[in-house]
Amino acid sequence: MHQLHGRLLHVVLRDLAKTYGPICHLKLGQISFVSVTSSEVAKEVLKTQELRFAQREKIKIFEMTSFDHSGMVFAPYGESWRKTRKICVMELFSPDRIRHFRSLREMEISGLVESVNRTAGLPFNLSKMIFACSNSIISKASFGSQCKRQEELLLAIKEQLRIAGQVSLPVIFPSLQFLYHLDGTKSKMSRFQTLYDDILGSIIADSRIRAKSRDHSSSYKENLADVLLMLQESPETGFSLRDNTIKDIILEMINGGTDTASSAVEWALSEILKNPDVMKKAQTELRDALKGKTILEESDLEKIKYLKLIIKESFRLHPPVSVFGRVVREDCSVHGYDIPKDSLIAINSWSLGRDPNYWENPEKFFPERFLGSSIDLVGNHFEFLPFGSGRRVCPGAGFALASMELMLANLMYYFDWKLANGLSPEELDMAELSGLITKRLNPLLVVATPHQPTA
Ligand code: HEM
Repeated sequence: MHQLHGRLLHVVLRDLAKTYGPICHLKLGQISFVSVTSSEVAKEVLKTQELRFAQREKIKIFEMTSFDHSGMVFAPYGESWRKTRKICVMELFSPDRIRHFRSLREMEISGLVESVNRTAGLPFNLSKMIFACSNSIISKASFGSQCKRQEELLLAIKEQLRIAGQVSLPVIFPSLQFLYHLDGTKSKMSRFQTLYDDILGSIIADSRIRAKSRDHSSSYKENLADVLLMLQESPETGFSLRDNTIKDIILEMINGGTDTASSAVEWALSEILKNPDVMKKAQTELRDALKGKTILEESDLEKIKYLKLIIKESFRLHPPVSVFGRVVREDCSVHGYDIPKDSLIAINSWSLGRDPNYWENPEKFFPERFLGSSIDLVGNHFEFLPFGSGRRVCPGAGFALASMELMLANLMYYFDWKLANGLSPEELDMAELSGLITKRLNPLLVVATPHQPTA
């Protein structure tokens, strides 16, 4: 426990693995905790014995604001999880739905370009702008633009994510839950739940009014809230979608998509700024291929290859979810070690991506390493797991990647970049902030110079 104090979990677990091996059992307070740091053990957990590990740990801080204890992220593996996941995969994350949100992404990202233009060559906080743009895309896809208190909602969600990422006493001693009452966490979460209830309640009410005013034969599916309300009315849905279930699902989508997607863009830009040759190559490819275009559209990116390699390489060094957790559903044995039921299994995606056993010169940012490689982003290679793997793999990967590519392409195409305050690329710090999502500790402060597209 003392080793965790003030240190990053993924680094502590990687260091322990150097002494104790790729599977390591720790007793963290009352929790049986198993750390996994090799691709062979990860494959056994996520593929060979997948069903035994297809459950996620419940996080008390999220349970406190749940309306129905429904949803997908923390649902036990079973029928209810399967049905909710099927709805989300079909209605929010299918290739068709991802295409449907194309104009939303293009609009929000052109707003980002305008904001950068307005900085007029002065230093500014790029991290803040990326977070605002990314969060706007995910919240508008979830419930449209009718939310008047969006800022308040996102602040509460960010604070909740921050608290949920802390390894505090009641986390490792579940019998000490009363500490949440004493330190004010419980009352803070109650306030957040009231806020979520007000905001999501009025989003659902508005969406219902808009649905009533439309022709009944039309299937209007502008955003996730519209879709869920339509399914609520449909006899074919096959399970009960109460308003509270809908609130839980929407909240989970915003939780899952807030911070993850934006920190992925932030890390990729940090590496681009730190590696001027990579920036030059990315800009040359974009500017040559899209010669003279004044408005970038998503379809333009089909021919762009190098940016995709940059994205993969950035996920290798900086997976936003550095460590993801599963819970074992029955006593079993992995890699020759007995693991008791209910143990928490932590897969260290960060250390896998930097392991010299799998990667040559692992600390070097070298996008070309993925050229011609079959290694994908969705968990078929167990040394590279930015979105997890198997039945519980991140369903939002396609959605996040579409925004990420378009955002990076726009920023590289329209602007030349340097670090603020005369900092050289080598001086840019890459320190990480500990939490559920691994973000930059310090914001990216930059100066942008507009580049005129020439035909
Ligand atoms: C760069 C962006 C993202 C990263 C790196 C990321 C990463 C992850 C990881 C590592 C997991 C655990 C997978 C496993 O256990 O195998 C996960 C699960 C999940 N993610 Fe993402 N995610 C991202 C974006 C999103 C977005 C945009 C959404 C929703 C809009 C989302 C929704 C979810 C949900 C609902 C789950 C739980 C799935 C389940 O348990 O069935 N994620 N994500």
